[in-house]
Amino acid sequence: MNRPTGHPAIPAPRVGVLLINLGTPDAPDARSVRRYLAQFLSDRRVVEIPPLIWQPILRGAVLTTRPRKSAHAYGQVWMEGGSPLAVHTRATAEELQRALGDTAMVDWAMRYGNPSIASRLEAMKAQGCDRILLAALYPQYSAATTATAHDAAFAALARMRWQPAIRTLPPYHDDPAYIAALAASVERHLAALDFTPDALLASFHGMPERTLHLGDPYHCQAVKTARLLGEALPLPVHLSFQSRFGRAKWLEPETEATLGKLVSEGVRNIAVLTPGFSADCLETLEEIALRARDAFLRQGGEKFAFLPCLNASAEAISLYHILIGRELAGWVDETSF
Ligand SMILES: C=CC1=C(C)c2cc3[nH]c(cc4nc(cc5[nH]c(cc1n2)c(C)c5CCC(=O)O)C(CCC(=O)O)=C4C)c(C)c3C=C
Ligand SMILES: [Fe+2]
Ligand SMILES: [Fe+2]
Repeated sequence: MNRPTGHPAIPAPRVGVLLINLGTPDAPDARSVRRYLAQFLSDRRVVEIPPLIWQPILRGAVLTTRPRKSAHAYGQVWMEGGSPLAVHTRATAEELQRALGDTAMVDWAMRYGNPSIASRLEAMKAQGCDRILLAALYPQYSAATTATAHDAAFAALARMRWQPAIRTLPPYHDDPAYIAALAASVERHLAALDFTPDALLASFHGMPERTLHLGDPYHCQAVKTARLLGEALPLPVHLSFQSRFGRAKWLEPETEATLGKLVSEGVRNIAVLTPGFSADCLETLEEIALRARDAFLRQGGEKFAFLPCLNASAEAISLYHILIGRELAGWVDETSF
């Protein structure tokens, strides 16, 4: 770039990328899970019931029973480095940092629990970042995930006198690079297992059906991801929604019911992937890889393969490199991408 002569060189901006995921307990015990669930389920973007009605239910029925049950489930999937969601999100940040080199500083944070979005934004600012891309790693946008992550970041910025400039990563549910990454990951895992299933099931986290009617694009974006994945692969791709919570009607078809229906239609060998999750977590490793597998086999299925999330794979890192590079245009020297 040519600068007018006689002017001092403009100091290079320090660009930061903050990868954000949902959050997870600090330990697989009831106390830690209770603390995490209390924060998560008090978010009015997540449970859209007036607090005067919801808080007594949460403090009563939910937080007295669920933490013990969920802690047991977390115990079944906990890793040496901690909760799978945190382990994979941290590894993704480290790999992406390696890929980006000096172009940008990469950090990671959780919407609920630790490390908090506020603490990492403060740390990035202290390290000189004056431009930060918030990259909430949800391919499909929802108010309960993407929007609330942004809310938390903006609440932290509201306490800063000198704010960094901010950008947010748009949803990437139909981005050709995301579909290609999913398809390549599916093919790689099936080849490693030497398995050709009769069908694939793409299981997405559910949401109350009401959110669809209120205009949340999550459902439509999930449907589009599954359709595009089906077009990219030589196998039929079915769609379902998992992790039902509470009494309201949730999006359908439900995952375990769908597995039963597929068996009744003659599907004996299935591979299940969870493309709405960027990182493996309780909902993929316990609910799908353990419980949905049992349900499929119990209902007459013969072979069930769980396909891991993109996590910190090579497919994931080249995907994020593309998506993030696009958002950093004008902030960094574009030839570095
Ligand atoms: C990927 C997108 C997600 C959407 C959409 C989502 C909506 C949503 N979730 C709940 C309630 C719970 N979710 C829980 C765990 C959980 N949820 C997501 C992602 C989405 N949630 C992830 C990545 C995780 C895993 C966290 C981990 O630690 O591994 C849980 C807690 C676990 C449990 O006790 O079962 C609850 C509760 C609602 C109500 C909701 C939509 C409004
Ligand atoms: Fe959830
Ligand atoms: Fe669950």
